[in-house]
Amino acid sequence: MKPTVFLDRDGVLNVDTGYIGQVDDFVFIDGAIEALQQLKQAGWQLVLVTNQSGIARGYFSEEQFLSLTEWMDWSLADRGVDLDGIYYCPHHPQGSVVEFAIDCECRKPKTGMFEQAAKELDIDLEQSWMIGDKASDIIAAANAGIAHRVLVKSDYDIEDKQKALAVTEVLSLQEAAALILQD
Ligand SMILES: O=P(O)(O)OC[C@@H](O)[C@H]1O[C@@H](OP(=O)(O)O)[C@@H](O)[C@@H](O)[C@@H]1O
Ligand SMILES: [Mg+2]
Ligand SMILES: [Zn+2]
Repeated sequence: MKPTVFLDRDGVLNVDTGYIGQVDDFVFIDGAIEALQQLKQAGWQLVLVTNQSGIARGYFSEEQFLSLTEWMDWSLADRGVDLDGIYYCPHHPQGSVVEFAIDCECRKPKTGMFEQAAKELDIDLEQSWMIGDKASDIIAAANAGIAHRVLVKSDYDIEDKQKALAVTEVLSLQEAAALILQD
């Protein structure tokens, strides 16, 4: 079983300006790619888990999301970062696109994406880390049995009780990677 670093996308890898569905709006956060390079070089498996309710809300299509994802994946691979898995939730219970307007099991804080990844990629969840910027990231990881949970500071409101589920709060993915590498 492999220990893994689970990564949230918006607000951790790229600037979260809200429901990003195209390449023109996708901006990598300074230092994020370098942080992934360090983790990869140290042998960590990297898996992205992202809520993309913009699909259910009709802000962008699943095809648009997939083409942005392909671009992102190649941009990272070009810099020596091969992601080992990308999992996304296109759903939202109040979505306007009927096909995706469901109360699913994969939207964080639910654990569906983590469980699917664990099964498909033979992941040791207890030895794994989650890096996210919302309470839902940290709650999902806690419920999935991921021992190490790091909150990246953002403008989102997070209650103290939820913050307490994280081992620590950092300012960036770079800081989170440093923490993981010194563990
Ligand atoms: O951070 P990850 O999981 O990678 O992706 C989050 C995004 O899908 C979007 O999630 C939305 O939340 P709701 O899905 O509307 O609750 C909003 O916060 C958007 O600003 C944000 O871009
Ligand atoms: Mg996020
Ligand atoms: Zn879902």
